[in-house]
Amino acid sequence: MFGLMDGFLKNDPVSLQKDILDHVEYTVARSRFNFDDFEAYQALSHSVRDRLIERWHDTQQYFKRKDPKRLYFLSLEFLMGRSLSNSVINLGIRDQCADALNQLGFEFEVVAEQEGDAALGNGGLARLSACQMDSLATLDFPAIGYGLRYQYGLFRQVILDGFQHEQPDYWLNFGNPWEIERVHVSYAVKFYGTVEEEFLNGEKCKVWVPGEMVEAVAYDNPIPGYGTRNTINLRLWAAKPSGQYDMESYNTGDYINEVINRQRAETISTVLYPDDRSYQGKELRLKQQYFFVSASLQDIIRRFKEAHNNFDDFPEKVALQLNDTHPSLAIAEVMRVLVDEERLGWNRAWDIVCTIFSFTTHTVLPEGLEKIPVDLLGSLLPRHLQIIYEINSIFMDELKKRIGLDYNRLSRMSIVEEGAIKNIRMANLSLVCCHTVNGVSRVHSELLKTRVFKDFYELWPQKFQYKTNGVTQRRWIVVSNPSLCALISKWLGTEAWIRDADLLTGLREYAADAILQQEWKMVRKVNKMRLAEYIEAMSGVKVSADAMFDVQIKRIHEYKRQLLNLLGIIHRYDCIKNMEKSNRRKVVPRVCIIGGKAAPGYEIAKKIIKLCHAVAEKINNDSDVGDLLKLVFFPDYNVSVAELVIPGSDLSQHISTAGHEASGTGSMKLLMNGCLLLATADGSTVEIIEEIGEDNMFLFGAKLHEVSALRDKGPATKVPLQFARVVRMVREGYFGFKDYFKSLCDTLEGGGDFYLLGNDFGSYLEAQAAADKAFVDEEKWTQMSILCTASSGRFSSDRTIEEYAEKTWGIEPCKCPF
Ligand SMILES: CCc1ccc([C@H](C)CC(=O)N[C@@H]2O[C@H](CO)[C@@H](O)[C@H](O)[C@H]2O)cc1
Repeated sequence: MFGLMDGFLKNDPVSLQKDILDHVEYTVARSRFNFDDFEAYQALSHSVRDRLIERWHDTQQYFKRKDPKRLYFLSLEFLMGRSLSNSVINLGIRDQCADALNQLGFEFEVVAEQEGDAALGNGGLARLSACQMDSLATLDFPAIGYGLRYQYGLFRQVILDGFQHEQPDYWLNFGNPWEIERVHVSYAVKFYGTVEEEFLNGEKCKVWVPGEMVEAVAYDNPIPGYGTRNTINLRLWAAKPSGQYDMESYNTGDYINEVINRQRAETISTVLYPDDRSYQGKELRLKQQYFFVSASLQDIIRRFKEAHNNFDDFPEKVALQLNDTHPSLAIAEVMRVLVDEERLGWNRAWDIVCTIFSFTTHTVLPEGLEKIPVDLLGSLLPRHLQIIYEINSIFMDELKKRIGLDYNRLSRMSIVEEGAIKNIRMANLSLVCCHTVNGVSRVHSELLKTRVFKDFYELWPQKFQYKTNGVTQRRWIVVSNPSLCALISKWLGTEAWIRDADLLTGLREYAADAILQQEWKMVRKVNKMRLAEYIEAMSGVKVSADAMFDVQIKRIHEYKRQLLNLLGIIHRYDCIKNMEKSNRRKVVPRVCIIGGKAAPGYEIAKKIIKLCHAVAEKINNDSDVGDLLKLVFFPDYNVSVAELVIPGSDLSQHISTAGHEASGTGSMKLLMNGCLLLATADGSTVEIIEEIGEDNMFLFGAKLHEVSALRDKGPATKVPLQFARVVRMVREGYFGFKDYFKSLCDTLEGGGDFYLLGNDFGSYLEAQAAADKAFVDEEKWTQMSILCTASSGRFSSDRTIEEYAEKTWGIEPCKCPF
C-alpha cells in the first residue's frame, strides 16, 4: 500500500497521532487532553495538509525543472465538496488516519462529518471541474486550475413550510485548512478608465489608464492524485483593496470614506452567482469574470517568462481551457497584453491567441449563451471593447470573402449583436478565436453542429469535437461507497480499477453469480439503511429499507422535469387509494427522494419545491397508504448529500425533455454505484444506453427528432387521461395552495406544456411499471445493478481528460519521480 513514507512526514499511525496532537496544541490551540470532534477534524486536516504541501512542493519543483507544456483550466466555478476523506484516500493513508484517531478516542467517520462543503459552484459544470481536477492530478498531467475564492458559496437551502429560503453560505467561518494563502502572489487588476493613444519609439500605441485598481491575492488548494505523488494546484483569487492610496482624500481628512471605498474592492469575490440559467449582464458578474481572468493570465505569463523570453514559445508551453464562456474575456485580455504591453503586433498576437485557446460549452439553448451589453463592457473594460471590435471587423471581412454578402448569416455570426441594446456574444468570440470547440456529450455536439453553432460549423467543421463528460470514481465510489469499493476489488482481485475504470468490465462475468449477488445486495442494503436513518433524523419520516429507493437529485429546472416525477407520484398515490385492499399487496413499496436547489429568482422552480412538500405532506401522513409510498425532499442538496444518497439509490431518474440536457453527470455517479436508470434518451444517457444496453435500464419519452414536431402540434397533442386527472387534482387544491399552484398547472395545459410532460406521461408510467416489475425479481434486478457498475468505466473523468489531453490540449503526463 503506497503512502507509508511521504517526504519527511511518516504515515504510520503513531507518527500521525503525534502530528494530530501537535496540531491540536499549536494550530487549533486546544489542550491535547481535551478537544472535541471538530477540533480533531481541524487537527487531522492540518496533519494531512502538511503531507499535501510536501507533495505539492515536489510536484511544482519537478514541473519547474521539466518545463512541460501546461494546461491552465479557467473556470468561475469549482464544486469541491469536502476534502478530508478524498485527500486521505488519494494519499493512501485513510486506514492509518482512522487508526490514529481511534487511539485518541475518535471515529474517522464522525470527524469527517465535521467538515463543511466547499460549494464554490452551482451544479453540473462546477462539479465537473472538480472531477476533472482529480483526474488531471491522478493522470500526472501538468495542470493548474484557476478560479475565484468566493467568501460566500452557493446559498444554503432552508425549507420553511415547504418553501425554499436562501441563507448565505459563509463557509470560511471556521477557517479552511485546505487552502494556503499566498500573500506574495498578488496582482493588481484594473477597471474602468480611458484608453489613451501614445507614441512609443515612434510607434502609435494604446495605453489603458484605469479608473480603479483592485488587488488579487492567491489562495492555493493542493489537489492530490490517487496512487501518485503528483499533487497539482487549484489557485483561487480573492479581491483585496489595492495598495495604491488616493492621497488626495487623506488630505481632506475623509479617512473613513477612504476605508469604505477600499473595502468595496473586496466585494468582487464575495458571492457566487446562484442562477445557472441565463445571464443577467450584471456589472459585478462581469467584474468577477475579468478579475479572475486578469489575475490568472498575469500569473501564467509571469511563470512563462521565468523560463522563456520569446513569445513564439508560448503556444508550446501553454494550453488555455475556457470552461464555458464565463472566462472568455481571457481572449481579449491576452490580445491586450501581447499587443499593448509586449508590443508583439496584432497579427503575431492573434496567431498565438488562436493556438492556445480551446472552449467547452455546457449549454444547449441559444438563450443560455452569454451576452454582455456593449455599454457595460465599454465602461468597465474600454480597451477590451476596442479589441473585440477589432477582432470582429477582421472576422467580418474574412467572412465576407468566404460566404459573400449573406447579411443574415453575417449578422448571426457577428460577435457584435446589433439591436436596441448592442451586445457582445461571448460564444461567438470564443468560436472565432478557439482552435477547438466541444460539447459535453455526443448528442450535445451534434446539436451544436446542426443548430446552436450551425453557421460556425459549416465554416470551420475541423474545430468541432465532442468530449463526453465523466466523473471520478475516487470520490464517487472509493470515498462515498467504501463497502462497494472493497467488494469490487475483491471480485476483480485488484484495486487497479481505481486508476483504470475500464477494468470494471471484469465484473460482467459474475453478474449472475449467486455469491456476488448476495454480497452485492448486502452492501446495498447497508447503504439503504444508513440513508433511511438519515431520512428519519432529517425529516421524521420513517421509511423501510426494503422499499425501492427512487431518486431524482439535481438542480430544479423545468427542462429536468421534476414536475413529471411529482405528477407520476400523485398518479401512483391515486392508484393505491383507489385500489382494492386485496390488490395492494402487489404494489411495490417506494420511497421517492427528490433533492435540488432552485435559483433564487426562479419562481416556477420554487413552486415545484413547494408542490413536492405539499404532496409529501398528504402522502406521508396517510396511514391508509402506509409504507407503500413515501416522498421525501432532501433540503440543501450538495456534494456531501449526494455522497450519502447515491450509494443507497435503487432507481434514479434522468427525465429531461430530449434535446435539453447537454450531458448530465449525476447519471454517471449513480450508474457507477449500481443504481438503475429511468431516463429519456438525452445528453450522455444516449451513450450510457450504448454501454449497458436498453434492457438494463428503463427508457421512455419523445426522441430528440420528435420534439419540435410535437411542440408545433401544441394543444392538439393527445395527453393521457391520467395526466389530465393528476393536473386537475393539483389545480383543484387536492394538496392545498390552489392559487399558488395555478401558474404551475398553466404551464402544462392550454397549449403550454413546452417540455412535453403530457406527451411523455404515458410512456413514463409504463417505464415506472417496468421498474416495479423488475424490482420484485431480486436476482434480475441485482444482475442489472452489477452490470450498471461493470459498464460505467467509460464514464470516468479519467477517460474524458485523456481525450482532452490528446485531442485538444496536446499535453503529456509529467510524473514526479520520487
Ligand atoms: C450564472 C450563470 C451560469 C449559467 C450556466 C451555468 C452552467 C453552464 C450550467 C451547467 O452547469 N450546465 C450543466 O453542465 C454539466 C457539465 O457539463 C452538464 O452535464 C449538464 O447537462 C449541464 O446542464 C453556470 C452558471
